[in-house]
Amino acid sequence: MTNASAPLGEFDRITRYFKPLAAGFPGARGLRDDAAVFGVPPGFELVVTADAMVAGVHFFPDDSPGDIAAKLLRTNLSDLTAMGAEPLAYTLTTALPRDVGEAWLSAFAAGLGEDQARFNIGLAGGDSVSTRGPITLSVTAFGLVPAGRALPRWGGVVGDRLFVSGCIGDAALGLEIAYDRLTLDDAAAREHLLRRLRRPDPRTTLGPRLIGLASGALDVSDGLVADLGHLCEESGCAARLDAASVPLSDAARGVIGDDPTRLALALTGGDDYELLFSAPDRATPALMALAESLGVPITAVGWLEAGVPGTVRALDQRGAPLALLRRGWDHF
Ligand SMILES: Nc1ncnc2c1ncn2[C@@H]1O[C@H](COP(=O)(O)OP(=O)(O)OP(=O)(O)O)[C@@H](O)[C@H]1O
Ligand SMILES: Cc1ncc(C[n+]2csc(CCOP(=O)(O)O)c2C)c(N)n1
Ligand SMILES: [Mg+2]
Ligand SMILES: [Mg+2]
Ligand SMILES: [Mg+2]
Repeated sequence: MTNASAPLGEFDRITRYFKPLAAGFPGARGLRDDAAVFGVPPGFELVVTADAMVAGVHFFPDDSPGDIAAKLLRTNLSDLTAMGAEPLAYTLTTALPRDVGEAWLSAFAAGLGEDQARFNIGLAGGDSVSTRGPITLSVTAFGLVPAGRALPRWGGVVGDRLFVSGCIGDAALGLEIAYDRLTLDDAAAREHLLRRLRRPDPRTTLGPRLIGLASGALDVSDGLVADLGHLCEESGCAARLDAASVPLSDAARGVIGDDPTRLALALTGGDDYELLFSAPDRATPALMALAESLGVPITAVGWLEAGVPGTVRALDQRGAPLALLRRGWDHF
């Protein structure tokens, strides 16, 4: 039974919006079966990661559906690349309030489709449920890494140098703008910071190339200081973070100026989805050559040092400790 004006049912929605997204991934079995089935090529291992997003917590309910789709996929792609893995497939669970209409779903699916093509990942399956709460979305992403070579958080060694990709703090400052806690007259700078909040740039080309160069790695989601703390804790050491060497975009630099509170926000606000990794100092020339060849900036930001595991000393340009009210995002 079809009725042009009636909302689509669960299965019509799957057929219209999700089956096309699964067409390029044979393991999805056309979303016609109970589950996906796929193998792993010889010599590789599967890397599996899951990250969910909730309206009002991870994004604003009135953000564009395309941006929401991009952030959902990209935060998961960021974890795959932090493991040194190449994207393979993902599953998608949507919990949608009943007032989410076809226009939203259609734009959301289009956003997923664009990023599937951009990042070479296919839809393998998922689940569609309704909710009386806010829009809730979850992706489980699968990637491939050469067997035994996944980049661990715990490989860092005292004396290793610390590096980050890209720029830090854009999204945290973008969030201040989105919440009207920060006004910025420079429209281009404002758009840059908001864009980095809504559409992170997962460093998918970099992670796999860090295998053999980096000792420990993770992606920055909760905040640079908090995630450095995770790397240190797992590696059984402490770290010195040279705040003045943390790479900032022109937009972020303009907003921060010499305000230590804003600098602290950039270092702890999170949503960066850049890679943070440790490597022996002798790897520095190879890393700089890699950054050049990939067109992904890599910047040295500190050192792993002996100390209470998980301790991070953030120092200003004079070597004085920077006052931080918190290390990063915590859901509790
Ligand atoms: N509910 C859960 N059940 C099982 N494992 C979990 C759960 N929540 C987190 N984990 C695991 O705990 C570890 C840390 O999770 P966390 O979500 O902090 O990492 P992340 O995804 O890199 O960070 P972020 O979520 O901030 O992007 C990961 O190995 C993750 O798989
Ligand atoms: C509307 C809105 N409010 C706050 C934030 C900031 N934020 C939410 S979760 C998170 C850490 C990463 O998430 P997780 O640890 O769940 O993967 C951050 C930095 C946002 N993006 N949108
Ligand atoms: Mg997570
Ligand atoms: Mg991560
Ligand atoms: Mg987190």
